[in-house]
Amino acid sequence: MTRTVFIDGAVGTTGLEIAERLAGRPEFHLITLPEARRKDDAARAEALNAADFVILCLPDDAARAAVAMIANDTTRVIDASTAHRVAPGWTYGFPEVVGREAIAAAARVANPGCYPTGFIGLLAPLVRAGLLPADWPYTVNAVSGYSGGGKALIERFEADPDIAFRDYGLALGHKHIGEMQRLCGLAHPPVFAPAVIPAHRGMVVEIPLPLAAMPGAAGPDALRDALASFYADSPLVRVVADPADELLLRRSASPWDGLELRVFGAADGTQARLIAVLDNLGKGASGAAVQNLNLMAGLPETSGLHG
Ligand SMILES: NC(=O)C1=CN([C@@H]2O[C@H](COP(=O)(O)OP(=O)(O)OC[C@H]3O[C@@H](n4cnc5c(N)ncnc54)[C@H](OP(=O)(O)O)[C@@H]3O)[C@@H](O)[C@H]2O)C=CC1
Ligand SMILES: CC(=O)N[C@@H](CCC(=O)OP(=O)(O)O)C(=O)O
Repeated sequence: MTRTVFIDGAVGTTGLEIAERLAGRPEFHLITLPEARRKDDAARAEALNAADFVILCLPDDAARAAVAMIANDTTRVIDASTAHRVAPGWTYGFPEVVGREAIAAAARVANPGCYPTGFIGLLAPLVRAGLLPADWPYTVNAVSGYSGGGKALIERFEADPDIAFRDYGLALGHKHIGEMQRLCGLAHPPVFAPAVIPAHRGMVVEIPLPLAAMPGAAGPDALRDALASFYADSPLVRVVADPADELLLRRSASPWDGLELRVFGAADGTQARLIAVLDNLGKGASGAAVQNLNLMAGLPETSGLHG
């Protein structure tokens, strides 16, 4: 059975990577628009209503407008933007955390943000298990490759190779905080410190934990063991017991759809650093969208993905 798929925003950064993961797969037929009509609302409305599956790779406002153009109850949607991550009626597209069955049955799936994939992947299972408190004021530090900001940030970094580091989100209230708080069930929004590095892709998301000061917190080994058992059946999420004292991102890294989680602990167990490594365009965006599409279409979740 061939399912039709329309990627709205197909020539953008995430859209291109989704098409690349679907290329050569007979289970899917891509509906495409010619360059001259890709922003033409009549052409988009026709494609949006003709497809079995629509994947929105658009800015938030355009994503909301695209959903409003769907006038049938058969087209199923995966939205890569931030527009619907905490919206009623939408299923959050993190299969390992919300359940594969929920994604498989959903008509509207909000693909997670890249940073939240690391944060939620680390914290949600531990808070849910009662090993870390829900009412702690968490902080999260992260770096992203510049493709995380789409075409505009890619252009900026490639035009100015002198940028060594870009700290941002300095006004606080980054758009990812809502989904981080909601999916982890936290009493307080986390303090989020994102930054961009001069590499095309790749991401590190870190949650520092002063365990000794946190009521009811388990020790580093128990946290690592709990994550390992939570993700034991996941083909994409891997918990790494890493004795190294450094962690490198390489500019030459190939596209990759996995998520690696590490727990580093002080020898006396009083502090820990939870660290997630992923590809912002892989499990952080396009890989996750294809994983969700596979599940919604009743196919093996890793088909077409980069191991
Ligand atoms: N890049 C990443 O790592 C991640 C991105 N996301 C989210 O995914 C979405 C897409 O991001 P990304 O691909 O990086 O962004 P890009 O800017 O690279 O691509 C967006 C595409 O959408 C097109 N577009 C804009 N408005 C319209 C419209 N009204 N109709 C049709 N097409 C339109 C743009 O056209 P034009 O080419 O003419 O500008 C562009 O091709 C965003 O919401 C982003 O926040 C989520 C997770 C990670
Ligand atoms: C480096 C960079 O700019 N990253 C983007 C987030 C990318 C992402 O996860 O996309 P959503 O915006 O759809 O959630 C940002 O911080 O706005």
